[in-house]
Amino acid sequence: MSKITIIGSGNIGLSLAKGLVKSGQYMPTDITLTRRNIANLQEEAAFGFRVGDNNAEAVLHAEIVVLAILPQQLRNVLEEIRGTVHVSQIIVSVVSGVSCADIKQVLGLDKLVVRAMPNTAIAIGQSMTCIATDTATDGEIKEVERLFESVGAVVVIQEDLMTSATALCACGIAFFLRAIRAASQGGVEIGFHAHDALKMAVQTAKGAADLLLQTKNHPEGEIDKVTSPKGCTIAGLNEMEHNGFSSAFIKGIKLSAEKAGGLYSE
Ligand SMILES: NC(=O)C1=CN([C@@H]2O[C@H](COP(=O)(O)OP(=O)(O)OC[C@H]3O[C@@H](n4cnc5c(N)ncnc54)[C@H](OP(=O)(O)O)[C@@H]3O)[C@@H](O)[C@H]2O)C=CC1
Ligand SMILES: O=C(O)[C@@H]1CCC=N1
Repeated sequence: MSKITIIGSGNIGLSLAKGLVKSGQYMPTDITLTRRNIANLQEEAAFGFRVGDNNAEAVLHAEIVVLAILPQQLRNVLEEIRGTVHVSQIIVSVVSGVSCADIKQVLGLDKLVVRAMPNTAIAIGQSMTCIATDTATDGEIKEVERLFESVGAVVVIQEDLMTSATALCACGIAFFLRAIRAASQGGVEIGFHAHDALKMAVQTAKGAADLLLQTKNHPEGEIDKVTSPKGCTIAGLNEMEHNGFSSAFIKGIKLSAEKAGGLYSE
């Protein structure tokens, strides 16, 4: 398997590293993790990951370099690695709101940059990852696709849709988690203890997602099967809609996309 260096071992960088090992396709020793405060990587070092705080050195022997720092930390990191990244490497950036062209402007136009937008479910092999590039060839894109397919589902999209993918999929997991939390809070109000309410809400959400994945049916078709005439489901659903449920979701996704597009210039 390719040697991978992940620069920025925070929430998403570590989730990716854990997911790759969990997939069985990578050993911890295939993966180098960097961050400035390496004291925070002791557990990962003990598990077998290579760890360090020297980005320039860490990229030297990697075939794939993943950039997983914040947009505002990116420029410094690119300047640090500019002298050691080489043309045979694939640079994969999961940084929101930064184009392949922005990265190549600092690293050199001959470098190969692919953007990927995963979500934190990558830690358990359940990410929805969108991938885009400007100039990489189909073969090069395939290599990145294979990497992320080992930790979830992958869709290759046009680069101008990456901020939309950020909102829908990367931020999106938080939106669905909040919906599950809200359902469990409703469950407590109607009589369940918190841990039971959460378990019931989680399994119900999983069932809904799996129904759509396995049947490929439209959500409204599945909703129609639940809403008995004059029944309690349609009453609850319409009450949610009167209070702006779908509208709030749509508006949140639109605002996240807008914000994702402007993160680099902040
Ligand atoms: N969180 C998510 O669900 C997703 C995030 N993203 C994108 O991934 C990127 C990272 O986000 P997230 O993981 O949430 O952020 P975190 O703040 O959790 O992680 C960023 C990490 O980068 C490290 N870092 C900062 N500067 C350097 C440096 N110079 N060299 C090496 N490491 C450095 C930080 O550690 P230290 O301070 O010790 O250096 C930190 O661990 C962002 O661009 C975000 O847009 C994309 C998809 C999903
Ligand atoms: O909230 C953020 O900015 C990052 C990008 C997508 C998910 N987390």
